[in-house]
Parts: sequence; C-alpha cells; structure tokens
Amino acid sequence: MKISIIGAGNMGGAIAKGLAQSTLINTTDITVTAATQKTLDAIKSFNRDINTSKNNSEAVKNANIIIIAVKPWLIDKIAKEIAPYINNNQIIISIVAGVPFEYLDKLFRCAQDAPAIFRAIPNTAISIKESMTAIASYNASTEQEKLILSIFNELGKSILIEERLMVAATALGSCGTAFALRYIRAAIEGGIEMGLYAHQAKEIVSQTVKGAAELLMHNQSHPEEEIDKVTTPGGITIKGLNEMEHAGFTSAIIRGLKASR
Ligand SMILES: NC(=O)C1=CN([C@@H]2O[C@H](COP(=O)(O)OP(=O)(O)OC[C@H]3O[C@@H](n4cnc5c(N)ncnc54)[C@H](OP(=O)(O)O)[C@@H]3O)[C@@H](O)[C@H]2O)C=CC1
Ligand SMILES: O=C(O)[C@@H]1CCC=N1
Repeated sequence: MKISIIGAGNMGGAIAKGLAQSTLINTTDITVTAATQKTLDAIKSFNRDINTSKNNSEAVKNANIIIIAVKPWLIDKIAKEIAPYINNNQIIISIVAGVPFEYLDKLFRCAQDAPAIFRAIPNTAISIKESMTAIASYNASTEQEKLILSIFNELGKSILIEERLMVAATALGSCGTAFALRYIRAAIEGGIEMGLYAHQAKEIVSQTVKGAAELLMHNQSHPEEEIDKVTTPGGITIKGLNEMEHAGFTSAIIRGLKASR
C-alpha cells in the first residue's frame, strides 16, 4: 500500500514519521512532498527510506492513499495540480482543518463520481504514535473505513464521527495538544516560583498530567471521581482548585474551545 503525503510540514511530516514507525506500511512506500528542499531534507534525516519529492502530480500517480496536508489557503492550488492524476480507486485523506466534504467533492470529483474521501484531524503526537485522530468519511465503503481507522489506530487512537462533529473534535483533540501544553507550562512556572528548578518542575508536571489521563483511561472513570480521591476535606487540593475556579479556570477552557471552533 503506497501513501503519498502532500505537504510534509508540522502535521504531514509528523504523519510520515509516525507511519515510518508503523507495521502496516513499508517505509519505502511512503512519499512526501513539500515546497522547499529544507523540509524534505529534514524528513530524509529522520528516515532516509521515506521518498521525498517536490513534484505533487508524480507523487500522487501511483499512490493508493493520498494525504493532503497543506495550509487551508493552498488546497485549491494543490487540488488543481493533482486532481487530473487522481482516479476513483484511490483514497483521499484531507487533514486540512475546516474544509468540508461538499468542497472537497468539487475539488476531487473524477468524471461523474467522487473518490472515497476522508477528513482526518490528528494531533502532533502522531509523530510518536500517540495521536487522537477524529475521522469522518464520504463516499467510502465499510472496508475503506476499516482500513483508514486501522492506519490511524496504529498511530495512536482514532474515532469515526459524523462530519458535523469534526469542528468540536478538532478543538478538543487537535488544538487540545496546545491547550494541554499551556496548562503544563503554567504549572511549571508556578513550580519555579515555589522554588523548583525548571527541569524538575517539567518532569513533575509532565508525569502528573500523563498519570491523570492514564487514570481516566485505565479506570474508565469520570474526572470528578478521580478528583474526589485527591481532595482531602479541608485540605490543600480543594483550596487550590477553588482558587483556580474563582479565577475562571473551567470557564476559560470552555470559552477557549468555543473560540477555536
Ligand atoms: N499543526 C497541527 O497540529 C494540525 C494541522 N492540521 C492541518 O494541517 C494542515 C497543515 O498544517 P501544518 O502542518 O501545521 O502546516 P505547515 O506549514 O507546517 O505544513 C504545510 C506544508 O505544506 C508544504 N507546502 C506548501 N506549498 C506546497 C506545495 N505547493 N506543494 C507541496 N507542499 C507544499 C510546506 O512546505 P515547506 O515546509 O517546504 O514550506 C509545508 O511543509 C493545515 O491545513 C491544518 O489545518 C490539522 C490538524 C492539526
Ligand atoms: O490551528 C489550526 O488551525 C490547526 C488545526 C488544528 C490544529 N492546528
């Protein structure tokens, strides 16, 4: 199975790196393209078996799966370039945030029919096979859906959802990486103010956040259930939590997520 990624930047490059570590795809069957040689060299230095090219139309010709990973304002230009070389046996995956199937159909329709198109929104942890990827499908068979889910499951976890939910899933799962990291940064800064060295604070906060997330997944529990186990009545955790809430913690997160939408 050959996969071509058009646009090997933060996300396209991360997907290529993740795929190169997966068992489903041979690294020599991965091709990435970019506008500049510098980006392609960076991919080669990660794994020299990944094919690199600046020729998008050549890259898509023999691919079974084509992943479009350019900035949203470049999708029209890229589609114009590659659409003549795409056929209905190929699968297109657009990771371009905010571009609906209705629009992708117009861009990639071959003759009377559109190929199978997926929208996938991973996050940057895909480079280390720890992504959460939301996927919506259009014109695809159940077999094709299974195939695409199996690829992204190898690169973390994936979920098939209706297209109308992609916006919310993007805010939570993709922008969410930045939101979680901003909490981590804030906690590190607090730790330093209380006397810890930066590297010590980072280690403590990173493992604590990872452990908190693992608790939810391992115990299949609700966050408040786990919080109850930490908050000693009259103790220090509830004092900290309430102070954060007075400053608008929950509200700030909900407002931020809705603004991302
Ligand atoms: N970053 C993220 O966390 C996420 C991003 N997305 C979506 O992914 C898409 C890409 O975002 P991101 O990776 O952050 O952006 P980047 O700018 O990092 O990557 C875009 C890539 O496209 C390449 N490119 C530009 N023009 C061409 C061209 N004509 N032919 C081939 N490649 C080209 C660039 O090449 P060069 O490097 O040489 O300039 C660059 O490598 C966006 O649409 C975004 O909505 C979706 C989910 C998460
Ligand atoms: O910020 C953005 O627009 C992209 C889409 C999701 C994550 N990054």
